Amino acid sequence: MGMLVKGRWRDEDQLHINGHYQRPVSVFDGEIEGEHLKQARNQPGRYVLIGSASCPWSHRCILVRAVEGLEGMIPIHLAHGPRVEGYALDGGKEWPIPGTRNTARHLHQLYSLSEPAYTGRSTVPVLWDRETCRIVSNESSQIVAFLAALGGRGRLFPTPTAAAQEELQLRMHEALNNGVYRAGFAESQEAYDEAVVEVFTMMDELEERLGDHSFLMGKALSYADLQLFVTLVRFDPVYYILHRCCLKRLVDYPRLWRWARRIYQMPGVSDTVDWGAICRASYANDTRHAQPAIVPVLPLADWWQLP
Ligand SMILES: N[C@@H](CCC(=O)N[C@@H](CS)C(=O)NCC(=O)O)C(=O)O
Repeated sequence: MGMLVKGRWRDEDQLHINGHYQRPVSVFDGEIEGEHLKQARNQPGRYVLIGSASCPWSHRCILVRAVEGLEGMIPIHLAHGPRVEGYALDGGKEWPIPGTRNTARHLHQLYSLSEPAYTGRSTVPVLWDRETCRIVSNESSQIVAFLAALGGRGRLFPTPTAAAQEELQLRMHEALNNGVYRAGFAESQEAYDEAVVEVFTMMDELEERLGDHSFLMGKALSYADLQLFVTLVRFDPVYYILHRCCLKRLVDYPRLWRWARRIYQMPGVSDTVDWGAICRASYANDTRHAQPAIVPVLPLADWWQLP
């Protein structure tokens, strides 16, 4: 994949320690200051969400934007195209950088524009400020918190269950959302074994949990549901096959499968799921899996079947 070292692109990767995959840490990862919320309300269109339709961390932000109805306030750009120097912004073409007269081909150029001596990976999602021409954040959890606060309804993070929700989100993130990558990108049997056990232990726990809950935190949708959804929607087409998370499929878990369809059928949600982009990115664009760029057929699953 490659990364920036002191603002210059290098093709080498530094993603494994003893065979264990390490997800890149975000550098622009601080809490997004309240001042930005004020500006976002006063100047709709000032902050641009740059994501990728294939990336689950971007998908978290895209879903919160949709559920909170922020389309008029936060424009979105979906980076796409073959990854020559990491993510291409617009299929390899020059893309006009919001707020400047300049253009860029690669996502990493936005990073070095923000921080000329930037060292690190250039990841999506990114929240871009067109006034200061800088990345405000490249950490999905911070962008999600910002978007949810902008929505202002507190619906996705209800106060009474905030601590329990955060605890569940953290565990799901480690074991499942990131667990499927630790399994899929493992470079040793031991690293794979460890990750895949965590993935299915968490799937089993969530299946149980949905026995007496309609949603993960009870009767209403919360952000914990959206965080889980982005992984489960990719589970059978990508993680089951490509990442070797093949003990069971999503459709083998009756409650999780029913719950996933319920979320998919909520207004605005299915529009955020781009099956083609998800499969192309995983099977054809991501060169980490040594295999020919052949995109398999989607598994038979009727996501519109009533839950
Ligand atoms: N901490 C980041 C992680 C995001 C992330 O890992 N994004 C992946 C795409 S799914 C990426 O951009 N990878 C590019 C790379 O590793 O160079 C977040 O949650 O926002």
